[in-house]
Amino acid sequence: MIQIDSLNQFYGQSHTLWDLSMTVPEGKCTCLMGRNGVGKTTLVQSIMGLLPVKSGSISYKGQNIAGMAAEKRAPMGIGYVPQGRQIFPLLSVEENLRIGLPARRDGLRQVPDYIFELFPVLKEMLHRRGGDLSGGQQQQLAIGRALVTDPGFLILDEPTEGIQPNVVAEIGDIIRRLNEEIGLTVLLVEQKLPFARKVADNFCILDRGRQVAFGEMTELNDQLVKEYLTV
Ligand SMILES: Nc1ncnc2c1ncn2[C@@H]1O[C@H](COP(=O)(O)OP(=O)(O)OP(=O)(O)O)[C@@H](O)[C@H]1O
Repeated sequence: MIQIDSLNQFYGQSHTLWDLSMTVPEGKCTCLMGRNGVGKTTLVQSIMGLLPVKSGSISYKGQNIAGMAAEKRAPMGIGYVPQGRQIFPLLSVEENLRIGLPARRDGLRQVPDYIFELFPVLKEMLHRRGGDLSGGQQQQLAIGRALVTDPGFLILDEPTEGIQPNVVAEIGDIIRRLNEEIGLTVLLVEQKLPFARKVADNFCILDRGRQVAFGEMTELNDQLVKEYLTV
C-alpha cells in the first residue's frame, strides 16, 4: 500500500536516508526498527511531508506523494501520531479530538463513538485540558485524534515511549484490533522488542539511514536483534 523507492534525505549537508526502499503491505502492521539515530523519525516525517526529500518516491495508492504539501496527507487517508504525542495542552480533550474532523472525507462533524469505545478514558475526560492528562492518556488522545481523520494508513512514532506497562498493553491491543477489525494499515516505529513482536506482522530494520533487513516478524532472529537492535 505504501511503496518507498530509493529515498534520499539530507539535513543540510548531512545525508541521512540513503537510497531507502521499503514496502508497507496493506492491512498489516509493519514495525520500523533500529537503534537511536538511525533515521526512523526522519523517514516517517519524510512520508508525512514534514521534511523535504532530495530524491526518490513515496507511492501511496499509486500516487507519488513525495513532493506533496504536508496538509494533503490527512484528506488522502494518512494518519500520524508523532513522537512525543504533541497534543494541544491548553485545549480540552474534545477540542483536541475535533481537530481531526475537517480532514474526514465523509463530512462528519462529530467525533465518532467508536473512538470512545476504543478509549473510554477519553469520554470520561472529555472536558479536561489535554495537558492535565497522564502520559498514557495523552498517548491515547494522540491516537484517538489521528483516528478521527478516518485514516486507511496510520503511522505511530514510538507510541509506548515513557508510558506505564498497563497502558502499553492496551495500546498494543488497540493496534491489533484496528488491523484485524477494520483492516487499517499501520507503520509502527518501536524500539521495545516484546511489544513489536506482539503487535507487528512484519519488520523493517534501519541502520545508519539504510534499510538492512526486512521480513515477517516470525523471521526476526537473534542474530538480527544482536547486530542491529540491542545496545
Ligand atoms: N533537525 C535535524 N537536523 C540535523 N540532523 C538531524 C535532525 N534531526 C535528526 N537529525 C540526525 O539525523 C539522524 C537520524 O535521526 P532520527 O531522529 O531520524 O533517528 P531515529 O532513528 O528516529 O532515532 P530515535 O530512536 O532516537 O528517535 C541522527 O543522526 C540525528 O542526529
